[in-house]
Amino acid sequence: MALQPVLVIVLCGKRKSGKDHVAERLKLMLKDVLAVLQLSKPLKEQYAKEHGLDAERLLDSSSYKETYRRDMIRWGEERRDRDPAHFCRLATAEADKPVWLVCDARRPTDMDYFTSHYPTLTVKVCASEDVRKERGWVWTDGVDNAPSECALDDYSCQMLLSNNGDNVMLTQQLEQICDLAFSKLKL
Ligand SMILES: Nc1ncnc2c1ncn2[C@@H]1O[C@H](COP(=O)(O)OP(=O)(O)OP(=O)(O)O)[C@@H](O)[C@H]1O
Ligand SMILES: C[C@@](O)(CCOP(=O)(O)O)CC(=O)O
Repeated sequence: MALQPVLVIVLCGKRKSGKDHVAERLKLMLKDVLAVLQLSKPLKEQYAKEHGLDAERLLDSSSYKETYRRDMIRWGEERRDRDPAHFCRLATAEADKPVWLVCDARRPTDMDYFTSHYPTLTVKVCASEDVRKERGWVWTDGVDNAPSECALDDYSCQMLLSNNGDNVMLTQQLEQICDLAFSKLKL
């Protein structure tokens, strides 16, 4: 049974904007109070099971997952159409820390789930196309123009986090998030 969180930090952002990097940095700063959760984890596990694939390899950052990305997106869309909260519930079921970081929100229904159930800070991780390209992003039809990449384009997050390579600026923004988390923990 999951512990009721004092704060859920929900990250969204384009591919290679740096969501995982931000999550790793926050994990170092918030240490034992933070549970890092991925909505794509139960999605990939279930997809792998139904399709006879290796879930671990879908979860790492190798090119293996890219082979299946388009079909995983389609498969995930079908599931979410039937039950928009399905992967949100699964991803948080075992969370046992007081602060949660959901590092891959992709749709307004993901945001709605967390903002309606918990105290939430929604954060859009932003990086320019040039910077994302330097990090290996290549525009892909069926991926970069699909809802899983674009559905939150017009969604207003509470914080826009700039991650264009300026480490001092990134650290300041991460400290703001940590300050909020620590203030909630003290209440
Ligand atoms: N501020 C940063 N400083 C140094 N490296 C960074 C920074 N932000 C991102 N990176 C690097 O850029 C690459 C892409 O970042 P990351 O995997 O965090 O993006 P993402 O948004 O999670 O991508 P995807 O949605 O495709 O999984 C990684 O190799 C990561 O280490
Ligand atoms: C299938 C999907 O979960 C892949 C996410 O992969 P990743 O976060 O880029 O490792 C995207 C989606 O939810 O539509």
